[in-house]
Amino acid sequence: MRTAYSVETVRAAERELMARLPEGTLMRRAAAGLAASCAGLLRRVYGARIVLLVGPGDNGGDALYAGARLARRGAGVTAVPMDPGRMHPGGLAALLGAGGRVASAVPGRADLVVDGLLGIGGRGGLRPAAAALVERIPPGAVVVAADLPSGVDADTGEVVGAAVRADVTVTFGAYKPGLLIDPGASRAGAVRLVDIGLTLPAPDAQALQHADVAGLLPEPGAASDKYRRGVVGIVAGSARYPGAAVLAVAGALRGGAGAVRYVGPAAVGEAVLARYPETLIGRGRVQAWVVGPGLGDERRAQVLEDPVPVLVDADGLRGLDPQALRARTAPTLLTPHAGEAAALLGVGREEVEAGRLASVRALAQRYGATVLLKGSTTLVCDGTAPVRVNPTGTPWLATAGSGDVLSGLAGSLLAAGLSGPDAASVAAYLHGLAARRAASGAPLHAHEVAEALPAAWRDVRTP
Ligand SMILES: NC(=O)C1=CN([C@@H]2O[C@H](COP(=O)(O)OP(=O)(O)OC[C@H]3O[C@@H](n4cnc5c(N)ncnc54)[C@H](OP(=O)(O)O)[C@@H]3O)[C@@H](O)[C@H]2O)[C@@H](O)CC1
Ligand SMILES: Nc1ncnc2c1ncn2[C@@H]1O[C@H](COP(=O)(O)OP(=O)(O)O)[C@@H](O)[C@H]1O
Ligand SMILES: [K+]
Repeated sequence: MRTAYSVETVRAAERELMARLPEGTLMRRAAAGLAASCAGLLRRVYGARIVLLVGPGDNGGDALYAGARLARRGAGVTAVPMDPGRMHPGGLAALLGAGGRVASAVPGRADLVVDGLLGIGGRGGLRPAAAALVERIPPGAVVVAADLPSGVDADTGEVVGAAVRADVTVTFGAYKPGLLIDPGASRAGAVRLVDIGLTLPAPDAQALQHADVAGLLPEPGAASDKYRRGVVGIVAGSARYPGAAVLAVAGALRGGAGAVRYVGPAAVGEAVLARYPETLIGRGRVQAWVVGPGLGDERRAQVLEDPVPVLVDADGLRGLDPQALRARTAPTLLTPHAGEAAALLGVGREEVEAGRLASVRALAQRYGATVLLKGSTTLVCDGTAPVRVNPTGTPWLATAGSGDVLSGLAGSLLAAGLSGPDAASVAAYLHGLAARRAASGAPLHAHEVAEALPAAWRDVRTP
């Protein structure tokens, strides 16, 4: 499990540790890790041209101490301050003592640039002096962010205006949520964690890894039969969108339930059967429902009255009543994309996209449900446990019908007995992995995602 911690939590852990250690120890550890990463990214440290963008706080201090280490190994290191009057004094002395220099403008050429402008003390969009330095980063230089890319909000991943686009981020003590959630995540590049010895409490966000997912996958045992494995009911499709039903069934058949039942217009049922003859047709007992893909409007309410887990997607999300959902005795899982989330919250779509974490939390709170917010970073929140950030996926998934596959898959996992948050995060993980496999750099169709799910499942189970 990759875990991430808010600024407040990191600061508290740092205070606690700093009180027990000689002054400067943590910064030395951070700088040593940063310098080692930079050295590893250069073909040769000796003679390399390194530029440090130095902010006024301790993030600048990290960069200066790391620069001093690299200068001692023969690199040509130039520090460019955001505010010449405010540079970490100890770090500056170390750099100058090691033969580094300070310049007022960013050199036109560099092999590597260290972004030490802002770390967890950054607030709001970059101020003009910082943004001006970021604009001057020489093309072709490897960009290494200290702790996080400047301009990214550490707690949320939000970016207002300019932000550094790093190739590598060397983060200290703990991952911050903003390194895992877009748009911040896409600015961070590859993230490396330097252990500085912090003791941390429960995380604010977490990202499942293969081993976590493998531990959650439902597996049949000797005593299993198709009913014990769970039946998932799919209420989806309409004359206008028959394909949504086929795709949801395609996802559900690969999610571990023992049987998939389709409920909907007869003509759509025939289309489902033509593709998947193993589907049961018509109402009957189920262990979980999926309602919404390509549905039109009517039949949602009856499903929500059934005391089994219900996943609501797409058309099913229109006009949902928070009170009715809160009154349900079984789990509810909502799977909106940004547009649907915006409608559920009564805000603009851009607001959801710019503030994904706040949006998913607000939805879970308001509707008393587990919420899977789809998009460039898929988030899962049940209002209490840490928010789950899906680490798999590809922008090729932005193709019609891929969400239908996801809802069928997640519903199948619910029917197989997983909790709302587990079903949602395992489904997102497998779906993203399947899409990467199926796309491998070329356009992707939704049915190909469904077809790649068994391979993704096997990948996850392979140690
Ligand atoms: N604590 C520890 O144990 C360890 C901490 N470590 C390191 O310290 C970092 C945190 O350092 P920090 O607290 O000094 O904050 P930091 O990120 O340098 O920024 C604050 C400065 O930025 C300025 N500023 C703010 N927003 C701005 C904006 N939008 N645009 C422009 N400027 C802006 C703000 O200015 P002011 O508001 O004061 O005018 C203030 O001067 C942390 O990320 C890690 O790298 C490691 O060494 C490990 C041990
Ligand atoms: N930019 C992106 N990067 C990664 N995944 C994306 C991106 N855009 C969309 N997706 C994923 O693609 C799927 C689209 O689902 P959805 O919007 O419901 O489409 P549809 O309704 O056509 O099925 C979701 O799993 C979503 O997370
Ligand atoms: K930084």
